[in-house]
Amino acid sequence: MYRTELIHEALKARENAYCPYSHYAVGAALLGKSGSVYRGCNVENASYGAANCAERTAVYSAVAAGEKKFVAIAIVGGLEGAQPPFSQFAFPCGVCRQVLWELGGEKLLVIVARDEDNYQEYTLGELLPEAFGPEKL
Ligand SMILES: O=c1ccn([C@H]2C[C@H](O)[C@@H](CO)O2)c(=O)[nH]1
Ligand SMILES: [Zn+2]
Repeated sequence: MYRTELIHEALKARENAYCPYSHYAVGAALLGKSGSVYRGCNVENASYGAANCAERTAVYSAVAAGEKKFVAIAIVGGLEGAQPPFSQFAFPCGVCRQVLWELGGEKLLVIVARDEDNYQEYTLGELLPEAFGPEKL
């Protein structure tokens, strides 16, 4: 079941989160059409607004590697030091939903997980209705 494997990758990615300001660690694993998986974690900054979310880190890593079509993303989040199962499902923020839309579109599968066995799934179309995307330009 690729969902479980993708959540596992997101949990590994979360271990690298750099979050000394919020102490909230997020991990993401993005499955590309090629079959490759790209990990991302949140990367904060002393200039707080320069922080990057885990989901966007994964997207930018994928694009940098040449991947231009996304199939699914798994996301996990919890306080730094906490272990799964986390207390909440980590839904992507609005900016990340928009960025995922660009190369994922409405069919992108978004898996939010508390651990490998406890997850919910949505399409990006459900999480970002009436999105503004490349086809509008
Ligand atoms: O979907 C989300 C929401 C928040 N964060 C990060 C940004 C920041 O580093 C910390 C607290 O907002 O969590 C993510 O990585 N993904
Ligand atoms: Zn975000």
